[in-house]
Amino acid sequence: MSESLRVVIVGHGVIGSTVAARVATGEVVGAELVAVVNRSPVANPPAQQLDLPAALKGADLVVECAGQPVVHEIVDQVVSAGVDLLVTSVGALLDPELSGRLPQLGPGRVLATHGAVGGLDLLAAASRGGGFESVLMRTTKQPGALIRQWMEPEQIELLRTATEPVLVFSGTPNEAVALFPESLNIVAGVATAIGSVEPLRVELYADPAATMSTHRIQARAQLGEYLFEVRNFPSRDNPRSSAITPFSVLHSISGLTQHPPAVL
Ligand SMILES: NC(=O)C1=CN([C@@H]2O[C@H](COP(=O)(O)OP(=O)(O)OC[C@H]3O[C@@H](n4cnc5c(N)ncnc54)[C@H](O)[C@@H]3O)[C@@H](O)[C@H]2O)C=CC1
Ligand SMILES: O=C([O-])CC(=O)C(=O)O
Repeated sequence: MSESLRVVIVGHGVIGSTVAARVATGEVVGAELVAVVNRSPVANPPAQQLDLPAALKGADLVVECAGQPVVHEIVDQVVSAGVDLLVTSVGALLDPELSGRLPQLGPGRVLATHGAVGGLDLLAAASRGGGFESVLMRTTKQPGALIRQWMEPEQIELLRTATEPVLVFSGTPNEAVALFPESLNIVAGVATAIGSVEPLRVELYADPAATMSTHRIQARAQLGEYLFEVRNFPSRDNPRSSAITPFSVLHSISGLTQHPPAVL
């Protein structure tokens, strides 16, 4: 690896453009932006816009900010080139085909950002110390951010006209990330931290009064009980995503430099 971490951002949308701009201006000590990769041309990119094969030649780290399907598209190409892949669309890592292959992939590493939630360090520690009896993750967002094409017209109408909180989904982590690929990647972050999908159940609520996106993680472990409630403002440009997310990705990049944050 060269002295500074050479970063390529894949996906120059709401999250990727903020991450790219801030890495380009040197905000992450020890990291430099060498290229952006995007499906369509980027006006005034903060570094050269390349296709992925060209970008990989000068990269130490690829940061995916493009959606779950793109993780599947690029993961083999990136890690087989010896480049690490930091995933924002973490839900892709729960896909049965990919999750089964993850331990064999390399020599580059597949890493996940904590994204719009926190507390994963403590959950990972509790997982080492005996594991979990149960983990319930309850997310609440604005109804408009949760409408999906696969929904029945009646469900869409219910979301459009709701006057009080509505339970939109209750189920397993795998179902959650497949049905809400742009809203519940955080579930995969929690599953990765606790090392299993088994104890984890997910509930998703639409609340017309919600001005913030709430993620509540309630875990009962052998070593203790943990309750984290995160209340994020939604991104102005994409109300599905929390505005904190690009800054979480920047924090994750920072942890991979030779000048990582002091709290481990
Ligand atoms: N882990 C977490 O907490 C969170 C994760 N996310 C994930 O981040 C993803 C990105 O979110 P946004 O930036 O808000 O979406 P966005 O729609 O604004 O940006 C996506 C960008 O990816 C580009 N893109 C699509 N396919 C591509 C391809 N094959 N190659 C290169 N570029 C491609 C698009 O042109 C677009 O510029 C979401 O889809 C979601 O999966 C979002 C919020 C929180
Ligand atoms: O930003 C959030 O609140 C969570 C999110 O969209 C995701 O995990 O995909």
